[in-house]
Amino acid sequence: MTSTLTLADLAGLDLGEHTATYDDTAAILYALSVGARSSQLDLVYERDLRVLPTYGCALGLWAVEAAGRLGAYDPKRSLHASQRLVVHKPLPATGSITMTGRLANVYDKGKASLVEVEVSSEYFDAFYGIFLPGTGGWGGDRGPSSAAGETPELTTVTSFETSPDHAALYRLTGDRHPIHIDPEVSGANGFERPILHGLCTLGIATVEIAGHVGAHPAELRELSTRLAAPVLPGDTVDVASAVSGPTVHFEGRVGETKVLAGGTATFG
Ligand SMILES: C/C=C/C(=O)SCCNC(=O)CCNC(=O)[C@H](O)C(C)(C)COP(=O)(O)OP(=O)(O)OC[C@H]1O[C@@H](n2cnc3c(N)ncnc32)[C@H](O)[C@@H]1OP(=O)(O)O
Repeated sequence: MTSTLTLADLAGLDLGEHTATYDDTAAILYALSVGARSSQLDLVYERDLRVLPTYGCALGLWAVEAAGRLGAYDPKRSLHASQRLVVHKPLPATGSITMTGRLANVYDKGKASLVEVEVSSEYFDAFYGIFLPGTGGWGGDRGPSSAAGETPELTTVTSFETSPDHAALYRLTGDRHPIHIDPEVSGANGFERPILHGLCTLGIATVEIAGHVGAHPAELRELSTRLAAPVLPGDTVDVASAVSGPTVHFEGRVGETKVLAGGTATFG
């Protein structure tokens, strides 16, 4: 079925309701795919399992996919550009989560458009910024001129070496966008090979920064970052952080390139 919807029609559209069901195998696979160690027993062992709150971002992706199916843009030419998560209560180790989705805003950035998708549930709210290169100039609102936030000097740094097969593994947590597995699709988007999921990089960074501040990663309360540049499977991501009051500021780099920018998190 072809849609007559345009980008200008999307802001405010209701994306409906979705119930995601998962078991402890799925939650453990997610934890392992974002770098949980076998020594972090309550993340990787079904006995007393705690589910990483960032799994909520993966569970909410149905709404981003629903937005892409509306026909106003080509989801194969989209890039996940920012992510926010607000945690209300811990995800169960196994169960069903009912979520609602909304296409909150669509901005015309001139050379690109930025689609903002919101997902709400009793466990978390998740906000996805999706960048659509080459689709701007349709006369829409430019939106907030959102330079990445100022970050204080980041004093703690750890490195995480992703595997060349990391995207092939992470996609089994639910995000089967072909840009992460299909060389033809990644090539059409200008990448030398399939790129890592932004939510995988962010999940890895969250486990790392929890370690920096001595928090349990399952105690994450809020998280926000820009996905500023692509990560290729096999890249080493340097995660840097500093604490300022209740907030952990963080960023991620691959070499000199900032891949996570203006990140903030709270735990507790
Ligand atoms: C469905 C896909 C799933 C995935 O997982 S894809 C893999 C993960 N994602 C990535 O690898 C993407 C990594 N990020 C990037 O490559 C780049 O980063 C972007 C291509 C997304 C944007 O970079 P650039 O084209 O250089 O944009 P600019 O010139 O810096 O900004 C143009 C306008 O867009 C706003 N903007 C840019 N990034 C964001 C963002 N992340 N969130 C909100 N706004 C953003 C800016 O502010 C500005 O707008 P103003 O001129 O009005 O200020």
